[in-house]
Amino acid sequence: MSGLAGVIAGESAICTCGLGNGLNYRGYDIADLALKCEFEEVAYLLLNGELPNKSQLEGFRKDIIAGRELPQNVKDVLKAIPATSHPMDVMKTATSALGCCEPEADDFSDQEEKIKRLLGAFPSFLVYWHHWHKNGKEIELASDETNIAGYILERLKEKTPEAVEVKAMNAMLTLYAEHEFNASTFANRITASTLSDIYSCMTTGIGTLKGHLHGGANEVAIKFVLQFDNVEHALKEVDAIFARKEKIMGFGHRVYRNLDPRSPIGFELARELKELPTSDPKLFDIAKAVRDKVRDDKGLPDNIDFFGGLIYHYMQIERLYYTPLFIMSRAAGWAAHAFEQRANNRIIRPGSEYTGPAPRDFVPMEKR
Ligand SMILES: CC(=O)SCCNC(=O)CCNC(=O)[C@H](O)C(C)(C)COP(=O)(O)OP(=O)(O)OC[C@H]1O[C@@H](n2cnc3c(N)ncnc32)[C@H](O)[C@@H]1OP(=O)(O)O
Ligand SMILES: O=C([O-])CC(=O)C(=O)O
Repeated sequence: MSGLAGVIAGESAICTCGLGNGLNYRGYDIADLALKCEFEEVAYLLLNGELPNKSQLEGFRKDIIAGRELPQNVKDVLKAIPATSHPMDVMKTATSALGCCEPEADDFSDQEEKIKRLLGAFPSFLVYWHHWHKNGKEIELASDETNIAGYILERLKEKTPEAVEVKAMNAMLTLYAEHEFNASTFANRITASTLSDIYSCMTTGIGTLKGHLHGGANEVAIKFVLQFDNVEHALKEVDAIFARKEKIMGFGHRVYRNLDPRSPIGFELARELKELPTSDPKLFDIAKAVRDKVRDDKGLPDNIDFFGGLIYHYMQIERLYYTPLFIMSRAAGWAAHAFEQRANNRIIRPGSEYTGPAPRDFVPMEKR
């Protein structure tokens, strides 16, 4: 089956794309989680199977905050990585470096501690590297912001974020946190199935997420929207792209053929953010017109990455940081899957259908 489409590759109790309104984490509808919870509650749910009560959430949050500070060795690695590096490569390398400094126990007895450490450290990797290379200064990693959403925005931009931005960031972290056997989660799960360590699971996930057919679609989608100064121009280009039989990033999905249930939530968040004084509302109109045209002409729904890109643009976040933000969220899903795999493990090793040459005689060097 090409691309393993339609293949059931294993069992999981974490998430389903297809029940209820279309996307549930541990049985809870994504719309409730995205708009009524902090991301920390959702990460706890994914990792532990139940929503936290107040004291469980406070303990979880405290541990994540404690994970923000980085070892000097990791800071040195971040300083040494060139300013021109792709931020996804920065995240992958910093994750590896942290794994060298603070390896996971061989028996995985500290796996819960390690993922809380990583949820705290991922935003720090990006803000530390960003400020060192872009602003020539060493940023303080401590902050009064108590949740991950506020922390990312405040440390990156060094100003108190607007409430609407924190709301949207929280929701985006939740919308991106988990998605069953998507490519990066499945890759991370394969790594877990070899009994490798959690940092290796994470770097596997990061490398797989980077591609434009997966997490990297959001940075291409916004680049597409930004090139137009009016709706007519954008719609003409959509026709031209279809005539060339090319794809528009941020559309289509392996599982959702009619609607990505995350998209209407992202659409409403973008609508709210376009009211910020720094936002260009015309971009929202262009994105909406493109969405409608692609859906009407091709029957292709927008996926979360289409309006996701616009949301981060309205927050004035650099385009190449959108997929690193995805890591900060999906890490919770990756870890939940790695732990689930470890709890009932058999190495993942499918077969392949051989299409190569039939057995033949070896040809010695002098006869080739
Ligand atoms: C968080 C996420 O990772 S969400 C996904 C983010 N990725 C993107 O937005 C990249 C753009 N989209 C795509 O490339 C694909 O839709 C994928 C990778 C998401 C899914 O791939 P598949 O399930 O293999 O779908 P497939 O490529 O077979 O598409 C089915 C048909 O729709 C077309 N199609 C799919 N996506 C698009 C698109 N974005 N633009 C134009 N046409 C598309 C395909 O060309 C194909 O047409 P055909 O039947 O005439 O050949
Ligand atoms: O499920 C997929 O194939 C891609 C996706 O939407 C995700 O990982 O969030």
